[in-house]
Amino acid sequence: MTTRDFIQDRIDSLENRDVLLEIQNLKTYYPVKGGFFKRTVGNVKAVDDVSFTIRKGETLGLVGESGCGKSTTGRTILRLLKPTDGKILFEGKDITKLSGSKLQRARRDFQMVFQDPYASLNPTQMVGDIIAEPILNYEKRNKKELEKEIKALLTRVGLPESAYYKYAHEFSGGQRQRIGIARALALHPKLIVADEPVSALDVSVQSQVLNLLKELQIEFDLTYLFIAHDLSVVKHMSDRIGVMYLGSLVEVASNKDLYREPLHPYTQALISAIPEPNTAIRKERIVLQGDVPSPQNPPSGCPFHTRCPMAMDVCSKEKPPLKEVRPGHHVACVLY
Ligand SMILES: Nc1ncnc2c1ncn2[C@@H]1O[C@H](COP(=O)(O)OP(=O)(O)OP(=O)(O)O)[C@@H](O)[C@H]1O
Repeated sequence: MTTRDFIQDRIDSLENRDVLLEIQNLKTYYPVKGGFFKRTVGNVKAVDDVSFTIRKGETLGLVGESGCGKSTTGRTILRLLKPTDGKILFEGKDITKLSGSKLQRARRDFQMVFQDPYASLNPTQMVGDIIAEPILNYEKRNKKELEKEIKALLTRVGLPESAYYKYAHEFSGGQRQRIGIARALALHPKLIVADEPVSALDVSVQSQVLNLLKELQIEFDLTYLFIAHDLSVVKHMSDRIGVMYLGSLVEVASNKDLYREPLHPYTQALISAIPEPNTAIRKERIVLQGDVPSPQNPPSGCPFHTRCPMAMDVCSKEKPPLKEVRPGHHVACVLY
């Protein structure tokens, strides 16, 4: 089977699968406190009306510049943050307002892989105990059986069984991320939010960790929300990609369509900035003017209009909705 056939096969099989996660009009605002009484004087609109779905077994990449709201989206979906508004449906069930033991039960199915594996691993615990912790939060287990299971998990992520008895500081960055992945897998979750999982690693080990995540996805039928600012990393990993700008999704398309024919001027600018080794197809680089506005005081209308090379009068008046302009290709721009 050629790579192209493999990709087409994957697209066809994913299209027939159920939706695992549906996000409807999600908003997450951080209150800004000020004055002597520390009252709320404003909000950072980190996620401002975002909607998307992810099918079982699929990887949705979320890309955009630093501060556009990617991590806040991921953390809100995992209910590590409380959404300000909107809905999160997991396997059709509304988990937006779950709390206490109901939220704890639901959380079993979704896990996070963090950017900085070292900061997320307890330095005083043995690796075996770090991985056992999420399991023991949910189940009483026989110690010997659990140890066997964790050693099998360590081997599966490419670490020796002896890693069980060591501490996080004894490992390299790539190995620590493998420990973080083993911990995320320990409860056999359905959804993994991977937030910049390789951006702290040396380039030489990035692709090993990315390939491991891909293999594990097929083996354990995992669904990924894959967050990154690096477009080539997202391209390598994702079936579909969502492009975020200032708290909003401006374009969502299949991997192939997004890179072959980006529609939103912001996506076009991002893609034009990717270094292209093949000079024959080098595209003209679109340079954006000015800085990203503050999410505390976003511009009216289209959030991108202040930097858009194609902005028109109407763009400052109305925020264009994300709409499907070609099969499976959604864009929020008045040009379409
Ligand atoms: N705890 C917080 N309190 C107030 N503002 C916050 C908080 N966390 C994030 N923000 C702000 O919310 C906005 C979105 O941040 P977020 O981390 O979600 O973006 P991001 O796209 O993941 O960026 P990065 O890649 O740098 O992590 C930014 O303006 C950020 O400064």
